[in-house]
Amino acid sequence: MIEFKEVSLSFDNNPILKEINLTLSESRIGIIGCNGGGKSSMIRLINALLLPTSGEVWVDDLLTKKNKKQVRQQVGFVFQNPDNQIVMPTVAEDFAFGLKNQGMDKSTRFATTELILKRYGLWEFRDHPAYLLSGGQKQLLAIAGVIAMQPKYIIFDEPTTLLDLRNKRLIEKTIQTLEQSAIVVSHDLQFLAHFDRIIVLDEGQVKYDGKPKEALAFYEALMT
Ligand SMILES: Nc1ncnc2c1ncn2[C@@H]1O[C@H](COP(=O)(O)OP(=O)(O)OP(=O)(O)O)[C@@H](O)[C@H]1O
Repeated sequence: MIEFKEVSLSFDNNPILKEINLTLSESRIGIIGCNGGGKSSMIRLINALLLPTSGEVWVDDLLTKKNKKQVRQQVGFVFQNPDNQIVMPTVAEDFAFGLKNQGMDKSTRFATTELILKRYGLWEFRDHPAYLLSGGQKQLLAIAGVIAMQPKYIIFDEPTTLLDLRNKRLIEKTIQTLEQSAIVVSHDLQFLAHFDRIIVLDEGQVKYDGKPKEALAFYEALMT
């Protein structure tokens, strides 16, 4: 369970999030809202990429400001821009980087790399420089790498914006069938329509929090 307790966040005294109180326990939670409304900032608080200016963020019994490392083991993060996530020269090395850090032995690592890169259509590119992949392929690589590390929660920041329709469907299906709880920032109303809960964030505040049908109608009205 993830909890926001009276969480506020400011950059240079500029309030971005204002006294957010949330308990997140559903399996699929979508976050939607206007550009600049604070969505990316909010999800970055969950894996301690950002810390609150005031208030507390908890991941189970871990307080983010005191347990950054453990929190990041529990919470995987897929960035909007996959270039932020490429750390190794080749596709296979980049994929296996997190597994190596987790201490997985070489033969299991090789087997896992083959299995998952094949699943995502990336196996034929295993020895290619990761930075030369297309935007969509980089996004697939980033998502595959985080999923392979099996964190308890996975946060996705607009995961399908760079993808063509086939890959978009692949990623949407992957997110829908994850064992882990997923929190997804997206502007794709159709995708979020199947989620358990939608939070509408605007001007740093939760403006609606509920089932997709009502939340998405609220969001559409907010945008007109
Ligand atoms: N590191 C930072 N320093 C200063 N201001 C920041 C920083 N990060 C975000 N902001 C500001 O915080 C506000 C909220 O940004 P955020 O990225 O959280 O919004 P968002 O809802 O995810 O937007 P979008 O839908 O456009 O991605 C914006 O005005 C942004 O300029």
